[in-house]
Amino acid sequence: MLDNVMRQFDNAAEIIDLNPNIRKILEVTNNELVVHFPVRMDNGEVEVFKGYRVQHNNALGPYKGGLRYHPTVDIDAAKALAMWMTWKTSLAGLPYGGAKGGIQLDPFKYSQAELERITRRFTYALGDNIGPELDIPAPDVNTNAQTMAWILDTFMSTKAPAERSKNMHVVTGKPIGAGGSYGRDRATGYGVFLSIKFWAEHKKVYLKDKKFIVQGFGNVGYWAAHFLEKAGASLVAVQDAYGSIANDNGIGVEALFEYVQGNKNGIVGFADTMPIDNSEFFALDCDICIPAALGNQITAENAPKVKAYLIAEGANGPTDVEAEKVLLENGVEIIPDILCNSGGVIGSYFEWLQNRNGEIWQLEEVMEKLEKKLRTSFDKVREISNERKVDMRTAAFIIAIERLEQAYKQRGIFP
Ligand SMILES: NC(=O)C1=CN([C@@H]2O[C@H](COP(=O)(O)OP(=O)(O)OC[C@H]3O[C@@H](n4cnc5c(N)ncnc54)[C@H](OP(=O)(O)O)[C@@H]3O)[C@@H](O)[C@H]2O)C=CC1
Ligand SMILES: O=C(O)CCC(=O)C(=O)O
Repeated sequence: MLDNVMRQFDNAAEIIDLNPNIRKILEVTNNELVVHFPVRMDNGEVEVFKGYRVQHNNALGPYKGGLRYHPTVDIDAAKALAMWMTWKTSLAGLPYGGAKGGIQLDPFKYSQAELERITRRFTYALGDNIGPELDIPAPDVNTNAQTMAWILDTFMSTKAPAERSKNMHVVTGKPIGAGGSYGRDRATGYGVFLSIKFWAEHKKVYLKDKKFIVQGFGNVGYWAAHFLEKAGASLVAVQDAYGSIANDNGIGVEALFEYVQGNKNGIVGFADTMPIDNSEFFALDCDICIPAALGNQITAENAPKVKAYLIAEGANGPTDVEAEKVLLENGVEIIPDILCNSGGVIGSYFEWLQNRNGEIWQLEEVMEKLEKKLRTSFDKVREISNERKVDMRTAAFIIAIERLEQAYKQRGIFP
């Protein structure tokens, strides 16, 4: 992923002839924290975990980005994901920089009580390297509102009583009862849906009866599918970590969601669906493909087989650079991750603002504000894409990098 994000950055930096000194700053990360911390397991034994927090850039505001619990989390993954966060927050016009982190572990091997202790010890280990005006984590793969509540509680407990309530915005994506915002749960998937809707309006494509496939049926994949189905499109295949299922006549999103809650094997075995080989997933017949799981899923190997004419990147970095060349040559359009999944961090920004200002916004208000912000980004990306005759990812990177360049120049650094 690191190679991908660097190549994406280099491509845009060349096109805009980015100031070489600013380029030097942006191609490295500001801070990289690796922590080892011991946790007592349910059986009494102690296990030592490895956690990461990489802070890429904070020229536009505090570092912002999720925490991932997954075996693939390592320093390079955290660096790549932190860089994408910098471009994402800049593109969205938010007063944030970029960060990412997590713990290298398979969370499904641990009990809830163990995950709570792991999260609390990780928070202690991060100490004051995170903070509401310094670096604000949020959910990502295999972390959720509960994880954020544990972080908040642990972080607050390290502060003097009078300071505690001033720290509510140290994390976003919290449960509603613990300072969370209405709508943050669905914000990323809703943003993916809106991006597709804006694209469809622009292309004069009707979403009704369009067929879509989703890789990853977690927070992002489920909510994106939920809103697309409501708009009349039909989910025809899904893949999760357990396998892939398909039904060309449609898979009920809500029924599948209910099924997954009570099933040890994820989506596998859902009624009226055929199991299909994972390797054939992206080659399935459909109009829209939503990768909403991990990075590097669409590669030079499977890209030539993609039938969808639109890829809406719910995940971070799902399409590698070589695959993207093939897809663009084949006329497949890609709504890039830093635009397509930016609804999540926009929702987080709204939560952070509410906490800071002692406000509570209703769901409709959050969703309306999210749509307005995302439409502004989307229109700007289309405009630059047309003006410069570049694909949407390059356009999105150009906007994000130029905003940072302007900030450095206005502050008198390398004018
Ligand atoms: N949460 C957010 O607000 C945001 C998330 N993102 C990005 O969206 C993506 C998904 O995140 P999120 O929905 O939060 O994570 P979740 O943990 O909620 O869901 C992840 C989904 O991906 C599936 N998955 C994991 N490994 C594989 C695999 N090898 N093949 C197929 N599916 C797999 C999981 O399957 P299973 O359930 O079987 O484990 C699960 O369905 C990530 O790339 C994340 O960085 C981007 C912006 C914001
Ligand atoms: O909500 C946030 O702060 C960040 C979410 C995230 O990790 C992402 O957009 O990739």
